Amino acid sequence: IVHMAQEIKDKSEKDYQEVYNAIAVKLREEDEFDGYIGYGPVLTRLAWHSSGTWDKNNNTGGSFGGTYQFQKESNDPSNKGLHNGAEFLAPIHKQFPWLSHGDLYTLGGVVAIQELQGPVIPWRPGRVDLPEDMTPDNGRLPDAVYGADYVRNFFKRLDLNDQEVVALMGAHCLGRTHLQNTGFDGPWGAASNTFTNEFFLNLLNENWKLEKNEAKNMQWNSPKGYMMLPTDHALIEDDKYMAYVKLYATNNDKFFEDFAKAFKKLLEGGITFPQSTPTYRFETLDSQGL
Ligand code: HEM
Ligand SMILES: CCN(CC)c1nc(N)c2ccccc2n1
Repeated sequence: IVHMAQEIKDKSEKDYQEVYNAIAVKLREEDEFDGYIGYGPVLTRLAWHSSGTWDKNNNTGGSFGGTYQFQKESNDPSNKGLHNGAEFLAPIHKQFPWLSHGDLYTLGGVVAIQELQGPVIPWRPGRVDLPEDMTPDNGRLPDAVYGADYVRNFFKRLDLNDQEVVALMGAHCLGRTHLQNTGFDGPWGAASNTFTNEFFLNLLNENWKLEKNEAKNMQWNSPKGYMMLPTDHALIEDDKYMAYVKLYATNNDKFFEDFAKAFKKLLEGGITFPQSTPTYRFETLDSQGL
């Protein structure tokens, strides 16, 4: 299967910046969601989950077709809680009906990262909605209970290497786990809605203890109230991953640079873009003085 992005001839950078700004203003205004964490983290996870169904071996799934809009995908147990992100974006789709669902879900993640003071994520439009029968089966997203070998093997399907995997996992600086969504809990106290390299600093500096949580799942907890999923902790159990954890803990610019590249690659997996498709680097609200 080839997913050729369509050339959007009648929309300019200004049109897409207008969509960016509509999402960003709504994000700024609706700050009370999830105990004042806001919608940034769940929008980031929605962009990742709508892209993370891709299988490079047969080019099925991925962000192109916007199939998260169909219940077969949105009801995947792996997607519990993400309806909050989809409901947040629904009015944006009404306001800009010319934007495909695939472009909407991925753009939501770009706005979230940039408005939470993360790096600029270059983004290309042209995803085309596919019919419901093209929705990938459930079970393509990763479980949190396994170790480094599982993580490495899982991300091979998405064509992502060790460095890209560690950079991407840095997005766990945002938001939190919710017991009723995934059976994991925490961090306790202030979850974060600012994009930083804190995840890597915590991995290296905290005193981790493996404990069974209230849902009978094992997770790593620290006396300061932080937590790590088993797949998070795996990054300091494996020498190759550990090297990148140390790099990103000590070099925030490098983390931002590598995250931006890897997140773009994740959001574009399986898509062939025409040479004429522009790459947009959006301005944040702050940089526009808005
Ligand atoms: C081995 C790979 C991964 C596993 C097993 C995993 C697992 C999880 C789990 C269990 C949660 C808690 C969800 C909830 O309870 O509401 C979560 C949240 C989150 N994940 Fe991941 N994740 C992975 C990779 C990623 C990647 C690659 C990104 C983005 C680049 C990402 C971004 C997020 C964000 C932003 C949240 C917070 C969502 C919120 O606060 O509602 N994760 N992840
Ligand atoms: C870096 C500590 N935080 C946020 C304050 C954190 N840590 C995590 N390990 C984590 C894992 C999945 C989802 C969100 C997460 N958030």
